Amino acid sequence: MTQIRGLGYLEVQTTDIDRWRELTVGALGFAVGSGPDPDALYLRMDERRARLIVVPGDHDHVRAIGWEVRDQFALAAVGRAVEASGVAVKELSRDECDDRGVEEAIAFQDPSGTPVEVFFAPILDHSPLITGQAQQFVTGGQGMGHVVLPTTCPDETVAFYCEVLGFKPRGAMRLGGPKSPRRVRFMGVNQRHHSLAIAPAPHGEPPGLVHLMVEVDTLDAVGRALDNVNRAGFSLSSTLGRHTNDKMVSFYVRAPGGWDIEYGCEGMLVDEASYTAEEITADSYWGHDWSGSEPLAAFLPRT
Ligand SMILES: Cc1ccc(O)c(O)c1CC[C@@H]1C(=O)CC[C@]2(C)C(=O)CC[C@@H]12
Ligand SMILES: [Fe+2]
Repeated sequence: MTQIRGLGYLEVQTTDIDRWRELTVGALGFAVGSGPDPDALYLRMDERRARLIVVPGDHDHVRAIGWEVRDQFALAAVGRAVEASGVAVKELSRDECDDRGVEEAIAFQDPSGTPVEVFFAPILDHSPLITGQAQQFVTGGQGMGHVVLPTTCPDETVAFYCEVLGFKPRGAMRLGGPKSPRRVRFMGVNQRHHSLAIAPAPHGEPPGLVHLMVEVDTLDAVGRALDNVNRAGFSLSSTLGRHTNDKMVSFYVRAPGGWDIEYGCEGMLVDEASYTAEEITADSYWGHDWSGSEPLAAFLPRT
């Protein structure tokens, strides 16, 4: 039933595209890609034309979270399943597909109101990929990385991703102590431990995102990126640490707009044949000190 193969792309809107460029290209070593909008920032991580698309606008929010399927037949099947669940589905226009660098895509909202897209056939860019730390991003069969989404209706949202879109639960962590019923729930669609997590939050929008995680191939690249973000004056939301569920060593940096980019390495590969869902009782074996974090926009009182 799992038609979705991985996180394909993320498109965000920002009021401060120059600072986004300093963070992503200058500090984290994304490569500059290409696309039709001369004002947008297209960021490459691999042979795709763009994985992260940053568009200038009058407020900061997530415009699209793009999930990839194998082909046009899988896309049609996902569209039918979403419609059968009672959610309206729209086909993206030629221009919208061109902006994202894909052959075809559909768009709909998840129960939390997050703008979701499903696509097939990313357009490739075969020119050499020159990244800032000479690092390689870990993508391929594991997709672009993972996103954590804030929600005021976690049960409904988790059910939608698992029962309609075919995500697999990959464990949980309680928020607010061992007796609390509130949980962050992790879900996967490939060997990456989680491609998606759903976090209960006071409200969902804007900006509509808790964090985006991208993975690189060496600890040295993570360390150099950490030096760069500190040198460039970005706010560290969490120090370096190793997670207990996906074993990733990562830090979190605050992007302009009120969400974080998690930048890590050494994520584990899940063997779906033997995996069973776990409940972790600490987010990390060591590190990940969140005490210096600026509050997440999704967790602030609505003004
Ligand atoms: C616990 C965990 C495991 C693997 C991850 O990739 C990962 O991001 C997390 C942390 C999830 C979560 C978060 O992103 C926002 C701030 C949260 C809610 C905390 O305060 C602890 C767990 C954190
Ligand atoms: Fe994460």
